[in-house]
Amino acid sequence: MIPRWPEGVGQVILPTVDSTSLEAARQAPHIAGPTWFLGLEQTAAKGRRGRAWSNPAGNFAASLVYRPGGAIAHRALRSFVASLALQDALIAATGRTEGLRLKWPNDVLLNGGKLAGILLESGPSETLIIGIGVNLRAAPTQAEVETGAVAPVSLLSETGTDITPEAFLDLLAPAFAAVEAQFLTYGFDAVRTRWLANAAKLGEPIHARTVTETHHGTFETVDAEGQLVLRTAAGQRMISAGDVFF
Ligand SMILES: O=C(O)CCCC[C@@H]1SC[C@@H]2NC(=O)N[C@@H]21
Repeated sequence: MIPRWPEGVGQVILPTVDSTSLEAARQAPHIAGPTWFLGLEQTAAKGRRGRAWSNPAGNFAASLVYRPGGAIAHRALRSFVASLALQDALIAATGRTEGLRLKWPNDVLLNGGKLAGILLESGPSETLIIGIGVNLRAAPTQAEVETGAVAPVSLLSETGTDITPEAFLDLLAPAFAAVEAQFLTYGFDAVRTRWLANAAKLGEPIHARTVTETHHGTFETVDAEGQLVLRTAAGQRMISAGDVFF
């Protein structure tokens, strides 16, 4: 049996906030246990790699802050935990599995477009902050995203499902707790296997961009450390941090 993780996860709903992840970091020293901060409006939402995150009204924006304990290297693996939890919550919201794919390291795609992004950060007092944005109602325009990036889509436009951020959190919070419990009980291998079964472009050619270089090759797998394994003309290359382009 999968243990519950843990009893009494907190929820704070903020009508407006600069960024739920910034608020989570401010509150981190005071939290008693895992706490979700849901922002109905964000005025300075952050994306990965220093980018801004566009947050149209009605979209989901929340950050989970908690103390995961364990090895530092295991913290980054929570992006896979969060991706699977998002997938489960989206299936629960729509009643359908079709079209959902997971893009390394931590995006959720729907019908080939970017539906959700995850921002993992270390917070104060040994906390981990997992910021999650889902285009529930509206997708940002292509002009608002990085050149070459996957086009954004919304859940409403792709599926007709209209769900409020509050209702989506009621699906996501228990979904995260369940996948986190699996991770803690069975380790990364179980999470990794399920993630790979739902991965976008596995076995296909991709471009992986790190801070300094872009590598082209075939997306072979994700290894036990969560690194992208790319088969390039120069041999196998492991990428621990970066962005993937198709
Ligand atoms: O670049 C990405 O794909 C990650 C985007 C993460 C956005 C979310 S919205 C809730 C949380 N608060 C933020 O300021 N960012 C994250």
